[in-house]
Amino acid sequence: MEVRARAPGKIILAGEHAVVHGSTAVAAAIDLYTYISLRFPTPQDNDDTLKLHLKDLDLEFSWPVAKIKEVLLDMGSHPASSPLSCSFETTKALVSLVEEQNIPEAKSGLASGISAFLWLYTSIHGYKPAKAVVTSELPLGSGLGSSAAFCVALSAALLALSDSVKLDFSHQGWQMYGDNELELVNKWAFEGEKMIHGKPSGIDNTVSTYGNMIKFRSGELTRIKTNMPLKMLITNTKVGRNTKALVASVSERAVRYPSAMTSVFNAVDSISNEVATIIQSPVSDDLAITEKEEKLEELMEMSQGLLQCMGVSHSSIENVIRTTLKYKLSTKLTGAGGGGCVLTLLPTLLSGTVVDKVIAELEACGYQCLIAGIGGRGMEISFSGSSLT
Ligand SMILES: Nc1ncnc2c1ncn2[C@@H]1O[C@H](COP(=O)(O)OP(=O)(O)O)[C@@H](O)[C@H]1O
Ligand SMILES: C[C@@](O)(CCOP(=O)(O)O)CC(=O)O
Ligand SMILES: [Mg+2]
Repeated sequence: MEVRARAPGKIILAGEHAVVHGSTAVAAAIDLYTYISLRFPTPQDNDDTLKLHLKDLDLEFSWPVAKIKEVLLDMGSHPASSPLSCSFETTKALVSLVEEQNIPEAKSGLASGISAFLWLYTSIHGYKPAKAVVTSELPLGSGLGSSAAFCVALSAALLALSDSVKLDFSHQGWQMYGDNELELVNKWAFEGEKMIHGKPSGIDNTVSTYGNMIKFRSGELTRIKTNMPLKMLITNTKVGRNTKALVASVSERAVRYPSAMTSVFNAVDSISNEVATIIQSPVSDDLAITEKEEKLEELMEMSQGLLQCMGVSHSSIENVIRTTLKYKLSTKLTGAGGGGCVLTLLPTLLSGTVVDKVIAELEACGYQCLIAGIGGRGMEISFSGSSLT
């Protein structure tokens, strides 16, 4: 039997980086997913390897399970029901298993994702042969939470084939997990995110697991019910960056200027709470929607200013801000910044012609624009008898 899992990416409307330091943030799932298929070989396959196929990158990795067992010094069995952090020694051992795979230089960022794969796989299934195939609609390393979507989809698929969750295998199509299973997926995914981000807040894996829109602070999520249409233009500057390095740089600045940065993080906390209040407050008519949109635009500008204070903006981000401002539109970075993706609020009454013009101007700079559905589904799984390709 094969299990398929999918998990969405996300946008952060307010609070990135500050959320790592205990401030509130607001995030929403988007309708772009990472998919993982997982299957154990049959005895007839005579296959003793663990395989990871990153299909859209055209990369395949393979380890004899005996080799993994030897390098990881046989951690022994561990209950999948209690997520575990990867120790320093095991991280080092995983790095050696990843290094021997000769990842192309230009894709060296994948190493941490592959380590996370090996850690989650061996923690939940030990040294059993299997094949995992990954595809993703999300750009990797661009602020849309591809790392979290990868860890959530992977944890969901691994748990589906473990004894820790009870599922209806006869169900056709995508199905959701129950609350306890979602909590378990989220906890394992967080352990994977730690291997990719270093010090994640947990907001990305949480919104990818549960979907919708959430307010998140110190590991606690509150669901947000939107009471207004929310349309965002997502522009990918295509400037590569690495969340782990950016999160570390903000922490270093916070160590150098503790008092100033505490004020910045407190201001972000207030902004995120304002954003959540506006999104949830009832609207009576078009005028009320316009007022709410204007406030959100102002708060996005304030967020972006504070992200600049944290040192995570970039000339490409500033270029998008300047370009959209010509059309009186507000833009902020989303995710870790340093390049990657930015959000521009598209007010309800904005004409389609203006949207087309902005997109044309941004695309002429070499950026990529998309309008994704916001606040949709979280992780889901499906079973099939068909084999992987
Ligand atoms: N589909 C995927 N397959 C393998 N690794 C992935 C995948 N998606 C994400 N990753 C891992 O996550 C890293 C990107 O994460 P990150 O820097 O946090 O950016 P973001 O989460 O915004 O996309 C990649 O370099 C890789 O290690
Ligand atoms: C910067 C941060 O707030 C979000 C990072 O998101 P992304 O990996 O850039 O999609 C880090 C975190 O919350 O773990
Ligand atoms: Mg990430």
